Amino acid sequence: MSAAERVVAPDATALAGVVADALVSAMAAAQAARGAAALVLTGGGIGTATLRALAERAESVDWSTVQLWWGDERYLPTGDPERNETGAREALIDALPIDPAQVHPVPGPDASTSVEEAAAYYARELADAGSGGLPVIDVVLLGVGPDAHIASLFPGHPALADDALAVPVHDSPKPPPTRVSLSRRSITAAREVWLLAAGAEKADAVLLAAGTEDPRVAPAGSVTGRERTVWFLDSAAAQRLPA
Ligand SMILES: O=C(O)[C@H](O)[C@@H](O)[C@H](O)[C@H](O)COP(=O)(O)O
Repeated sequence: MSAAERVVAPDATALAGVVADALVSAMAAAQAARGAAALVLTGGGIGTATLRALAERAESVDWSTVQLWWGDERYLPTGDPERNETGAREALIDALPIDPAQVHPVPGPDASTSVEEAAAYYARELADAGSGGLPVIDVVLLGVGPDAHIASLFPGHPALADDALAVPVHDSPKPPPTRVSLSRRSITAAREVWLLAAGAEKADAVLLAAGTEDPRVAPAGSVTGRERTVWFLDSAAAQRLPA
């Protein structure tokens, strides 16, 4: 449990650069402390812009000991343009000197028989790479939706009650309807949780999440990192927060 910090950048482009700079430092700090770094990626607009900004700084990172995971995935075949993996590969991973074994996509319908099986596989992979049954993650990046969702954990959705490390999600209000998501249990096991929001259309969600820890109301307000929780906002997304 950690009290949330707030970083506000003037606009989305500046925000992506600020988060990318912070990621370069956080990965170096994790590598200095424990010889490795594990980063959980997010889909979405500001999440993908951040990965592009990180690609511009790729030479500042030692990728040989970085593990890349996803906070959620749309249950679509490998290579589908709507998959978060596809966006992350185009924005960042394809340009990196990284061993494919260090990149951990969520299986799609081409690599699993059901979304339940895909989630169970991902949960096992996270546990196997973790310690004491919980994943070892240095930073989880989470884009925040206009309804204060994070990953594929939506307000009031039954998947919120599933305690597995990765959970199947049906009937997502954001298309596509079938997804796999890290659970709150996995997310809150991370050393640092970073929530990203840009644009005026996120201002209500940011205000809502700042005022409640109830995951049924605002999943984004209900997650904290063990050591650090940071809200990275642009000024439009932060506009309704008290100064
Ligand atoms: O699969 C997805 O769509 C995401 O992982 C989702 O959780 C996203 O990060 C938020 O909806 C914010 O997305 P935007 O930044 O595009 O609004």
